[in-house]
Amino acid sequence: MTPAARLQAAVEILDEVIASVRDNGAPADAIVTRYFKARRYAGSSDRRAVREVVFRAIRRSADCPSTGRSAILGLASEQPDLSALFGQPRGPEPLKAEEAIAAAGVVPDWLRDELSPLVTAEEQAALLDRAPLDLRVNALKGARDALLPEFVEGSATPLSPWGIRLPADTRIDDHPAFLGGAVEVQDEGSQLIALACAARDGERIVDLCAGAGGKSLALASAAPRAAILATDSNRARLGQLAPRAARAGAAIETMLLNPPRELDQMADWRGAADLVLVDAPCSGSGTWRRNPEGRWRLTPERLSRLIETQQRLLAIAAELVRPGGRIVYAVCSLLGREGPGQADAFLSRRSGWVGHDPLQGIGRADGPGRLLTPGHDGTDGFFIARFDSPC
Ligand SMILES: C[S@@+](CC[C@H](N)C(=O)[O-])C[C@H]1O[C@@H](n2cnc3c(N)ncnc32)[C@H](O)[C@@H]1O
Repeated sequence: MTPAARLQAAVEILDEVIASVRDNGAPADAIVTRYFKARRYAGSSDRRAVREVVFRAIRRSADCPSTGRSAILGLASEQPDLSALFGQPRGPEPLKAEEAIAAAGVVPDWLRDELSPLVTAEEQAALLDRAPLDLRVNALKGARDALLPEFVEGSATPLSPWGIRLPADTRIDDHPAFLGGAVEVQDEGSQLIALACAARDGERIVDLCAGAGGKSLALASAAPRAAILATDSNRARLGQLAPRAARAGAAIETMLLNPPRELDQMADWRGAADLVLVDAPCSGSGTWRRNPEGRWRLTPERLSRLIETQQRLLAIAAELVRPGGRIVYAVCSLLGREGPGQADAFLSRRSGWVGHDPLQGIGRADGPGRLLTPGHDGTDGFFIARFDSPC
C-alpha cells in the first residue's frame, strides 16, 4: 500500500470505530483486525503502519470525533507530511476549506471535575503514554531472579516484587516461559492489587469479579494453599480462566454468577471468606493508555450505572466476609466517585469496619485508599482500598 492508501485505510477504520462507539460495538483493536482480514493484499508493515496512525488519532482526541476524516485531519494539522497525502491516488479526498477538524485533548470536558485532584494537569499527558509490557512471575513455577535473564530487554518492575518489565509491543506469546505458565501478562498496577490482598495459605478467598482470572492467578501464586473461588457474571470471560489456571499449575474453583441472585448462589460462602477481592467494573479511566477510545465510550449515565454496581458488589462482599476478615476493593479508575468516594461511602454505612492502608509507601494516599497513576507510578491507574470487618 502507498502511504496515501494507508492514510485512507486509517480514515475508513476510524469511521468504523466511531460507529462502533455509538452502537456500543467492538473495540478499535478488533475493528483493525477485521478490516485487514477482508484485505489480504495488505502486508504486515501496512497493517502496523495503519494501526499506528489509527491509535495516534484516537489518543489525540478526548472526545469522539464526528468522522474518521476529521480525526485524521486533526493529526495532519500537526504533521504536514500527512497533509501532503490528501488528494493523492488512493488517498483521502483533497483538502477542502473549512472542514471539521477534531480538537486535541486528553480528558473529556465533562469528566474533568470527576478526575482525582491528584492527577494534575502536568500528569494528564501520561494517561495516554504507551504502556510497557509487564509480566508477573508465577511463583508456582519459578522465581523472578531466575527468570529475568531469559528476557534480554527485561528489568525488574520497581514496585511489584513479582514483575518483569519489557518494552511496549514485545511479543511474548511464543516465549517458553509464557507457554510453560511461568509468567503471565499483567500490568504492575494489577499485580499490586494482588499484593494488597496479602493472601495467605489456608485462607478462603473469593475473587468476586474475576473476569478472565488475572488476579485469581496472582493470588494462587502468592498463596498456593489458599482455597480460591473465582466468580463473574460474564461466561465468556470466566471461561478463559480454566486453561490459564491449568497452564499456571493453579487450583482455582469457578462459579458463574447470575445477578441479582449472587448471594443465593454463594450461600456456602456467606460469612465464611477471609478475603473478598472486589475488582469492580468501572470507567476504565486508569487504562486509557491501553484503551484510549474508552474515553469516547463513557457517558454520565454509564458512569452512574457503574457506581451503583460497585456499591452493590461491595454490599455482597460484606455479606461473604467472616467477622475479622477483609475486603480489598479496586477499580482501574482515577475518578473520585469510583475510588475514595465509593470507599468513604462503604465505611460510613458500616459501623465497625475500618479502612486499612493496603500498600504502605506505594502510590499516594487518596481518602481511605491509595491511588496509582501512570504519571506518578508508571502503572495503569488504580484506586485500591482495604476494609477490615469487625470481629
Ligand atoms: C475490572 S473487571 C475484572 C477484571 C479481572 N479481575 C482481572 O483481573 O482480569 C470487572 C468484572 O466484573 C464483572 N461483573 C460485573 N457485574 C458483576 C456481578 N454482579 N457479579 C460478578 N461479576 C460482575 C464483569 O463481568 C467484569 O469481568
